[in-house]
Amino acid sequence: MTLQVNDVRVAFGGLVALDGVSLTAEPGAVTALIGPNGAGKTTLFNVISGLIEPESGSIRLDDAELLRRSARRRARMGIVRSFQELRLFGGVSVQEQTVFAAERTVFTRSHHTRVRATQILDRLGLSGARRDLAANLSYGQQKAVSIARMLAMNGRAWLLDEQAAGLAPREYDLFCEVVTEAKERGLIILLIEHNLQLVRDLADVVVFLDRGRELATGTADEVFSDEVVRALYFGKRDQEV
Ligand SMILES: Nc1ncnc2c1ncn2[C@@H]1O[C@H](COP(=O)(O)OP(=O)(O)OP(=O)(O)O)[C@@H](O)[C@H]1O
Repeated sequence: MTLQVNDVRVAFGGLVALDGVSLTAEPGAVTALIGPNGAGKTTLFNVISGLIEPESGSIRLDDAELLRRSARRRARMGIVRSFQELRLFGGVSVQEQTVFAAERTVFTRSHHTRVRATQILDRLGLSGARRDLAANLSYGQQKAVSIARMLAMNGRAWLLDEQAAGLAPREYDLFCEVVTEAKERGLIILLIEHNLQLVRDLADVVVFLDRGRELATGTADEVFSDEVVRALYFGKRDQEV
């Protein structure tokens, strides 16, 4: 099972946000998308998850073409994502929204779903906050709820949009552990990250985007030492990572 993005083009009026982007994300691997602001990273997640239809190209999960299927249908096929702005239900308890996430995807309403939600919340250190409303949690806890919802949806591919940003050290370590566990279970993991240390620690493959184009793909070492990437992304700072 692979996720294949092939020659995807998206334009917003005159602005070409994705200009023929292709990439392959393998199961059991973390693929990191990096690039300057406005490179098209979130737009690519929106295309994969079904919030934007591209002008051309294809997105395949194994043999299935995802384009022209609804976002909900894609979620049921196993594409689950987080949002930079999280999009939790602020007025719903942590436990309930984890259960809802499972029910929305797998359409079961069972004791098993509740037990599974409890296990997931334990894993994410949220058991003490089970009955709290998401709106009352700390930022780091809200991010953990967003991951809990993704785990509950039991997907095959995760799209993580800057999930590690703003986490305290313990929350950050837990995030890395949960992503590594998901990778070991054979999930496809795509993540957008500006934290290049995290990219170095977690990513098996790094894809560098700039102004809608894929300019480099390889290991973190390969991409971070690429001359074009250094010139466009690290600039004169010559940042060491
Ligand atoms: N709905 C939209 N309408 C018009 N322009 C858009 C829309 N969404 C994104 N863009 C533009 O498309 C380009 C790519 O944006 P995108 O959010 O995908 O970049 P990004 O790489 O995710 O950036 P960041 O790292 O800042 O999140 C930007 O120039 C952005 O302003």
